[in-house]
Amino acid sequence: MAGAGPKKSKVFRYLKYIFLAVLCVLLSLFTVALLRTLSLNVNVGLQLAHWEETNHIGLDLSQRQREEMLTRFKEAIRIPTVSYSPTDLNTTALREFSSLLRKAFPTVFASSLVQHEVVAEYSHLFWVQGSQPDLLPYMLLAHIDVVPASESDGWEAPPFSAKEIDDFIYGRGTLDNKECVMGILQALEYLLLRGYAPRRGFYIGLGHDEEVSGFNGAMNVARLLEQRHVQLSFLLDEGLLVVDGVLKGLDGPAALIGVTEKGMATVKLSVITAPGHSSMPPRESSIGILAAAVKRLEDNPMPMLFGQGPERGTFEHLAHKFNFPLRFMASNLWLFAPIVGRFLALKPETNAITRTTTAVTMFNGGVKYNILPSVAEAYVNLRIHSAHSVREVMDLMEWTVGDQRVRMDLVEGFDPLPVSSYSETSFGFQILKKSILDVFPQLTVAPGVCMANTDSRHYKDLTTGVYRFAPIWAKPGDAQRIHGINERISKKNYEDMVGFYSTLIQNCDVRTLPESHSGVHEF
Ligand SMILES: CCCCCCCC/C=C\CCCCCCCC(=O)N[C@@H](CC(N)=O)C(=O)O
Ligand SMILES: [Zn+2]
Ligand SMILES: [Zn+2]
Repeated sequence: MAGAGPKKSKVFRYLKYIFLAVLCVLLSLFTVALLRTLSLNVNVGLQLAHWEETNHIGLDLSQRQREEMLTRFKEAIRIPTVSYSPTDLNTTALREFSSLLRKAFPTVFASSLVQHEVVAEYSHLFWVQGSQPDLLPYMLLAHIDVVPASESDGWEAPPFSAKEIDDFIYGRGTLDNKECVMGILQALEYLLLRGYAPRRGFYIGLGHDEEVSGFNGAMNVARLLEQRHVQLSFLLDEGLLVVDGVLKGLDGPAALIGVTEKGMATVKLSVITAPGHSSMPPRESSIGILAAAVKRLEDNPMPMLFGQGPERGTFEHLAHKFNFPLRFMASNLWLFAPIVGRFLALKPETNAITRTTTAVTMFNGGVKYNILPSVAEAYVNLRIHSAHSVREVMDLMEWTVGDQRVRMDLVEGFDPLPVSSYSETSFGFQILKKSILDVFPQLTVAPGVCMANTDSRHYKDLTTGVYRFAPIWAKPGDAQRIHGINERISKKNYEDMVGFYSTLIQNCDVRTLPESHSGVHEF
C-alpha cells in the first residue's frame, strides 16, 4: 500500500501530459479549420478582373417579340418527340420538329454565316462561322427528344399541351430539354437579326435520342466532327442548374456547373426455378428469392463517398455563403465530410452526390396466377460516384445480394466521366461563370457533379472542357418534375434563358481570359 502513492502520481503525471498533447492537437486542428473557414472564398478571382471589351448586343425585346418567342417555345412542347427505346422513337414527331425549327428560326437557316446539316435523319448540326478562324471553336448541345408522359399520372395540365398556369408553361420537355433547344436557337436568331457576327466560330448540336443514350444522334454528330479533326475549346450541355432553397443553410441561390457526370450501370438480376402447379409450391419461389435480393440492395445502400470526388469543390465554392456552423463544416470537409454527407443523404436529390445510387427500375415475373413462375427478372440502374468504378460496384452488389441463385448480368455500363477543369485559367468554366453572373448577378457559381447522364459524354474526345449547365431555376421539389409529373418552366425563366445564351455567345468572343494569379492563357 505504501508504494501506491508515488505510482499513482506518476500515472496522473503521464495522463496530464497526454491530456495536454491531445488538447494541443485539437487546438491546432481547430485553428487550421478556422483559418480555412475565414480564408476560403474561391468566388472572387476573375470576377474582379478586367475583361476584354466586346460589343455587347442587348436583347431589349418588345412585348410582341416576347409573345412570339413564347409561342414558338409552346409549339415545340406540343410536338410529342418521345423516345421509348433506342428502336422506338416517335419519328413522325421528330420530322415535325425539324419543320418547326425551320419555321421558327428563319434567319438562322437563311444566314450565310450558318451551315446546317441533318445527322442520322433527325439530329441537327449547325456551324456558325467566326470572323477569326484562329480562335478555337466551342459547342452548345441540347436534345429534342423527351421521356414519355401520361396525364393519368397526375398532371395538372396535359403533358403535351404547353398550357399556361400562373405564368408557368406546363409540359414534357419544358425542363428537359426543349428550353435549351429553343433557347439557344432563339438567342442566335435575335443576334443574327441585329447584325451580330461572331469572332469565335461555334457549333450547335441537337440530338434526337438522348433519352435512350444518344447512340444514334449525339454519337454520329461527335463522330462526324472527329472525322473532320475538329477540336473544341469547350462544350456546354444540359445537366445541372440553379438551386434555390434546395441546400439548407445556403444564403441565396447558386448556379452549379456540372464539371463531370456520374457513371452508370444497368444490371439485370434473374432467378430461375422449376415451373409447376401453384397448389404444391416450394418453400421459396423465383419471385421470392429475387424480391429478397432486391430488398437487400435497397436496405444496404452503396458506401458513403461524399468528399472523395469533385463534390468537394462544390462545397468549397459555396462555403462562404453558408450560415456559420455549416460554413465551418463546408470549408473543412477534410474533417467533416462524414457528418455533412449524412445530412445530405436525407434527401434523394442531395443523397445522389454522396454515393453510388441504386434504383430498382423494373421487376417482372410470372405468367399466370396458378403457375409457379420459372423466371423472375429485375433491372437495377446504378449511378456511379466519381470515386467508384463499374467493376467495384458490380463486386459490391454481388457481395450484398450474397445468393448464388441470383444471376447478375451487366446490361450496359460506363465509368464516371473525366472531371473538367474549373480553375481560374479554364476558358470554358470562366466564360460560363462570367455569363451566368452577367445575367444573374445574385448567384454564387460553383462546380458540381451531374447525377444524370447527358449526350456530352459522346464528345469526350473533342475537348477536355465539358460542362453541363442551363440556367433553370429549381426550387425545392422542382427536381422531381424532371422525368416526373407537372414538368414546367416559368415564362420569365425561359426569357432569361434566351438572354443567357445570347450573353454567352457574345462573351465567347474574347480572345483570352483576363490575367489571373497564374498568368494569361492563350486559346
Ligand atoms: C450540392 C448539390 C445539390 C444538388 C441538387 C441538384 C439538383 C439537381 C436537379 C436535377 C438534375 C437534373 C439533371 C438533368 C439532366 C437530365 C439528363 C437525362 O435525363 N439523362 C438521361 C438519359 C441519358 N443520357 O442517359 C439519364 O438517364 O441520365
Ligand atoms: Zn435531358
Ligand atoms: Zn431526361
